[in-house]
Amino acid sequence: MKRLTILGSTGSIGTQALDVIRNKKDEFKVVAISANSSVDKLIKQIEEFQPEYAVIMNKDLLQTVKDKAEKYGTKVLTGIEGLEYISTLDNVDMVLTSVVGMIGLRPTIAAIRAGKDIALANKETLVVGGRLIKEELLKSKSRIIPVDSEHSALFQCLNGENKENINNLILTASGGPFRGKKKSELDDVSPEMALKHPRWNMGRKISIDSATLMNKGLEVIEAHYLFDVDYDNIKVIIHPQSIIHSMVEFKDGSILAQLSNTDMRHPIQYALEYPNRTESLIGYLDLIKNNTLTFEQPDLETFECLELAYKAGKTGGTMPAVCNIANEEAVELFLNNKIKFLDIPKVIKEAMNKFDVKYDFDLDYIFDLEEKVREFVRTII
Ligand SMILES: NC(=O)C1=CN([C@@H]2O[C@H](COP(=O)(O)OP(=O)(O)OC[C@H]3O[C@@H](n4cnc5c(N)ncnc54)[C@H](OP(=O)(O)O)[C@@H]3O)[C@@H](O)[C@H]2O)C=CC1
Ligand SMILES: CC(=O)[C@@H](O)[C@H](O)COP(=O)(O)O
Ligand SMILES: [Mn+2]
Repeated sequence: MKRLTILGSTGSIGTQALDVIRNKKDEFKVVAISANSSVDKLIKQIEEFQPEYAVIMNKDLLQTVKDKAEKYGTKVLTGIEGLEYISTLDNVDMVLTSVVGMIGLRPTIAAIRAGKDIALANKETLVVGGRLIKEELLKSKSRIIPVDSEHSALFQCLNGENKENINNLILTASGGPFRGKKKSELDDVSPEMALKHPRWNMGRKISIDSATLMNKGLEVIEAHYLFDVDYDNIKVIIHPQSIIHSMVEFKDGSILAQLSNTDMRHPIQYALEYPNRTESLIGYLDLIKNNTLTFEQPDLETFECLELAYKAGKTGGTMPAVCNIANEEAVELFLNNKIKFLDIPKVIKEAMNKFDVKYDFDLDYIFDLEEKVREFVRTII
């Protein structure tokens, strides 16, 4: 029986993880869950899974959740301290990090310090704190098992392989809702249009990231930290069908790929059960029905965010953090109709030009930087 904390249990990844667990009750026990402000969803999850702890980030909703949770014996906490607490519980084996944004950084580091295995969906955390997280991992028995579909694919393709034999990691990208469009056609696209992902049903922030290709940029940086591969050997290829979730090209010319139905419950199940594999919940891939797999070069001129993320990654130090923080802020502004779609890369570029890179930094420096970059972005718009 694996005992789990799920950070962000009310989101797209969190609810799909609970769906996996619901179907595999003899394998998993949910010890703790968390939400930002989705109080009704959180209360339903408390009723169904009766966890020992629940965290509601929004302090104004604490009493409402407490009132409902009492009869199940669930203790209710709030704030970042609450997230850190449930990530370090003695009786938890694995923490699924499925909050959105760099808010996941503190609890992820706390979980690693407490020796918990991490099922990592929350890519922003690794982008912002990759170097710090790797230092913590060296001192801990914890392992990171990727949940992001591309990194789960790479992890599976690299199983048992010698990393020295890697030629290239090849990340696949759907191309998002605006694949094939030019800049002149993207001037006036609305958040609703950008949220319509062609293949995946995901949270709002990652859906916008997919539309700008920043999602793939963040994933390039995520892959660099997870697999220790140079940026020059991490390639992105557009694969509109999203059936091949990523590939590894080895020095001898072999390419290994991981294919499965386009459903996040597959990589979630893989990470939660790792190193086991049990029966699929989502059915088996029909290769005859999916017999057309195509590939294209990404259009870097139209989708500038991908190049910006490569630049941030190659610069290293605090630059990936600046890139991610500016992106988080810009996406929020776009979703609130405060800036246009094509302003997103402009804002990120300005932030990356403004903030000097620092190579020797700690967690406090990152949070100070977070405030400064967010403030900068708000003032330039
Ligand atoms: N969705 C997907 O298919 C994939 C997602 N990912 C990554 O997984 C992560 C989660 O994505 P997704 O599930 O789509 O996101 P969602 O927006 O659907 O869910 C986010 C979760 O985090 C909670 N949350 C939001 N803001 C805060 C905050 N400030 N403090 C604490 N908790 C917060 C939300 O609570 P509430 O419900 O109350 O708002 C919710 O539980 C992201 O990093 C994303 O990039 C990676 C691969 C695929
Ligand atoms: C499901 C998943 O892992 C997402 O990160 C997905 O890859 C997004 O699609 P894009 O390939 O369009 O970014
Ligand atoms: Mn992905």
